[in-house]
Amino acid sequence: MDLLVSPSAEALARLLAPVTFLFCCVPVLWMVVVKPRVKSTTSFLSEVKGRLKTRWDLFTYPITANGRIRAAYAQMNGKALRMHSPESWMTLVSSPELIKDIKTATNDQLSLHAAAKEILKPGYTMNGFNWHDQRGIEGIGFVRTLRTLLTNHLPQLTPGVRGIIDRTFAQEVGSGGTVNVLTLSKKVVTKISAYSFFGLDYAENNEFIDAAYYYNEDVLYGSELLRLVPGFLVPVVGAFIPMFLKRQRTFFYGLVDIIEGRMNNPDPTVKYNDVIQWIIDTSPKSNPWTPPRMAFEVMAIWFGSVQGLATTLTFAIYSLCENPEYIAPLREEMESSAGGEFFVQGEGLPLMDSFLKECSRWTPVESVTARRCALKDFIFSDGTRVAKGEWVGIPIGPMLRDASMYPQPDVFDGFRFVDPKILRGLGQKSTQPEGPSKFTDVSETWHVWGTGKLTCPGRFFVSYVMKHVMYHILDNYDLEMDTNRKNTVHWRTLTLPSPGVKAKLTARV
Ligand code: HEM
Repeated sequence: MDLLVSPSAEALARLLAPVTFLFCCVPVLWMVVVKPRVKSTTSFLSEVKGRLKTRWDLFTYPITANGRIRAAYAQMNGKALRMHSPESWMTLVSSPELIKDIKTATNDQLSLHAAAKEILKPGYTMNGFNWHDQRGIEGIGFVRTLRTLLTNHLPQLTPGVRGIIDRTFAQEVGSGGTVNVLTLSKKVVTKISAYSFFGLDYAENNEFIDAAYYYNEDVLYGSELLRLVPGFLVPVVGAFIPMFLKRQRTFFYGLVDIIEGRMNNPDPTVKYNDVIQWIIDTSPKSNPWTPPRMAFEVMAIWFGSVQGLATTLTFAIYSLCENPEYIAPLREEMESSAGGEFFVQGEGLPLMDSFLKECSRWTPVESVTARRCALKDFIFSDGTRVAKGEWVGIPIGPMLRDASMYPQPDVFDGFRFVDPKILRGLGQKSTQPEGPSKFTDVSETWHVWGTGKLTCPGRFFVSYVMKHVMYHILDNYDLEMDTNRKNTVHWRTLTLPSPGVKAKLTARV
């Protein structure tokens, strides 16, 4: 019996030797190497728990970010607060003093471009376009293009814009029906933007418009995909993304064609007044850009333009459906002399202006603005330190619902920004402590357009387009929501229209 057992016991002992060794060594290693680093088992466990919680928070961030920004703001009381986001730690600030620090920071301290690059990953999602981290290195001709040249040109665009709106609504809504509001807004905004960017010929060119329309979405989906895959896989997955960007290439080469055509064969009898021409005209003279570089510049502006405007317009249409008591006074204003003045000057309609501003307060697309990446260590005036590579931001979403800035913040008050003298008490539930203001104003309490020297140069175009589309709707249709569910969803720090939300438009008799 023994003889039979002995060899297998020996084999077993040989097998168990390494295991026994490990069993003996692990506690020794634990005592020598690990234990001195962790004060006690409890603190070790709480460290592990903390790390797991951070991982979980980052994993759920896309759907919890909005609520977490709100919760953070509720704790801030004017102080800075550092929170984790998937891209980086982010220090949120809301007091005028700390916001001023962001405003006065130099371009080599805090960078919007570096933060945008991290989010959009343009090297993979935008045909390899990799802009500089520091704003202004290649000039800021786009600011003059949009803020001055486009804004001044708006009144001349009016007949063309009205034609586009008429045709788009005739095709999509006709004499009435149920429509997906986001789809409708995107169509009309893309066409109006194409008209002001490239001229009327291109606004009617279906292949080009289609490519321009989907280019934005392709960038967003591509960058979202890259944010979901683990960091080490980004270059691998990123290398495949360009294969799916056919529409982006159509848009890019279409733009290069237009630019080359205008630069190589200038026609002295034709004067172009559109964004693409102003980008050509304001591009750096000392180190001239190639047509593809100019095309990238146009694509970058186009990207910032269409998506935000279409979404904001969608929310304004929802708000009009949900607050029908504003329809009559808005129509009354349109039928007054203010309506005619708006058509001539491209701005005005103070009641509509305030209504649109309230829609933006009610449903802001972004809940964090002035997002910047620190290009070097940055110290706020209260001593809060932001390490190089970390981000800062302003929690604009919850600030727009703060009673200290907006009386009765949870009441939709479409005329809260109007001068009471114009309104003569009509339907105004509250007035703003700082006095009347315009949709396009930038102020201490209104950071929707950014802050300091970096504000949205396209905001006058936004106001103009939204007013024209709302004018058309109010003039031609009665409207109500067709979908009896929540209109919006939160994704990361964005608020977006829920898929499939529809409104019923009925032609006015
Ligand atoms: C409702 C729609 C829009 C909103 C809410 C919006 C908001 C903003 C904000 C907040 C910034 C500053 C970014 C920051 O500081 O983090 C900005 C910058 C910018 N926006 Fe807009 N924007 C809108 C539409 C547009 C449109 C239609 C255009 C073009 C026609 C445009 C062009 C730009 C450009 C070029 C910048 C960069 C400015 C610079 O670097 O100086 N935006 N926008």
